Amino acid sequence: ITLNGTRVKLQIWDTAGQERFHTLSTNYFRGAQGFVLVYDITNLDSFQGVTSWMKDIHEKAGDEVDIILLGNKCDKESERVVPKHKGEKLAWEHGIPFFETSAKDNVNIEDAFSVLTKEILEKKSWVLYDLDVVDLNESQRTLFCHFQCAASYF
Ligand SMILES: Nc1nc2c(ncn2[C@@H]2O[C@H](COP(=O)(O)OP(=O)(O)OP(=O)(O)O)[C@@H](O)[C@H]2O)c(=O)[nH]1
Repeated sequence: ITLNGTRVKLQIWDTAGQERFHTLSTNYFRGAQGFVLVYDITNLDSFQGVTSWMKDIHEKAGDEVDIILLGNKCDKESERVVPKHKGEKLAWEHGIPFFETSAKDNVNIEDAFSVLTKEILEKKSWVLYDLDVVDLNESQRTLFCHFQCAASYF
């Protein structure tokens, strides 16, 4: 995606149904910088599962990762069982951004990924600003310059 003129490549791992049995391998969490937690506004169970997933993410990936909460299938208003304000409240309690989305109608999908990416880059740039550049090896220095460049756009 392009953020303020800077191209950012996202590597996105989607789960393949294992989440239904709560058997996600720790590989899904290890090294991940951001999480997109999605519930279905027509499915109460999926909403009620969010808190437990939030806990899992923090336990397995740490407290520093960025998370966004999405209430998907907002095109199915007539089948809605989770009011929008409940999603907003849950996200507010966890201090994370929230969007209602429709993957079907492409509502808020780009905005959601842009916000998550922006948060990840902002955090990265602050961490790297704290480092002494002189102590970095070549690839770390390249990464530092990349994020410095990205940060200057924000
Ligand atoms: N109406 C509507 N249907 C959707 C939307 N997003 C996904 N679906 C449908 O919901 C069903 C499940 O979608 P998936 O993307 O497979 O959901 P998932 O949770 O990733 O499922 P797994 O891959 O098994 O983990 C499919 O029939 C999709 O077409 C949406 O925004 N609106």
